[in-house]
Amino acid sequence: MKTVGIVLAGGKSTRFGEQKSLYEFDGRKMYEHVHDRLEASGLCDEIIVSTNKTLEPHIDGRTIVDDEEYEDHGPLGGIYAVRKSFPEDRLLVVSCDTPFVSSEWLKALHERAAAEPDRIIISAEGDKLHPTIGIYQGPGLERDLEHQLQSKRLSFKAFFGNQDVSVLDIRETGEDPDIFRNINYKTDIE
Ligand SMILES: Nc1nc2c(ncn2[C@@H]2O[C@H](COP(=O)(O)OP(=O)(O)OP(=O)(O)O)[C@@H](O)[C@H]2O)c(=O)[nH]1
Repeated sequence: MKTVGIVLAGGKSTRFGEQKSLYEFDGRKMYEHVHDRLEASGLCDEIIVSTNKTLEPHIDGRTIVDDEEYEDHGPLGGIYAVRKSFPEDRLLVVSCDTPFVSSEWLKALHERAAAEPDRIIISAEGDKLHPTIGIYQGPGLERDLEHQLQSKRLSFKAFFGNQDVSVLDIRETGEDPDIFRNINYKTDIE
């Protein structure tokens, strides 16, 4: 089974005020930072940037999947778009707005996913879930995502209601929770 890295880089960036996936800091665009992290982990056979028609022309030199079938359906729509091309594989998902995630953490998720191949594995810090740093896998995933998107209940919470999900809590490891830092507003960059 292959592991396919996914950089989630679509959406509206309403809170950020401009397309955050294209926002540059420390010399790299946000989606590039996450792409680099996935590459550095050494876990991915392929890495795909999941984005939309508007952003696609601004993403350089990467394999891109466009979420046109369920555009603006949020991160679940972005994962579904890639699942259609990789129906059998393990999808290692990281959103472009969590650019500090570490290789060690990605490896820990991957290890858990290998031990529990029919379950979705997501990150957490105590009660706070980070579903856009996780592994999506299992035989029913494509079908279940499509049902969820059709139902228009687009939150991860609603989706997880019908799924077998395992949570990897950073508090039970030696990792620093700062690796989950999430950029939603311009002030988060500071
Ligand atoms: N491919 C794809 N990615 C998405 C979509 N919506 C959100 N994302 C990505 O999923 C991650 C989490 O997105 P959010 O911060 O919840 O949503 P957002 O639209 O980016 O921002 P807000 O409008 O401020 O909520 C980010 O990395 C987004 O780039 C979508 O419809 N398609």
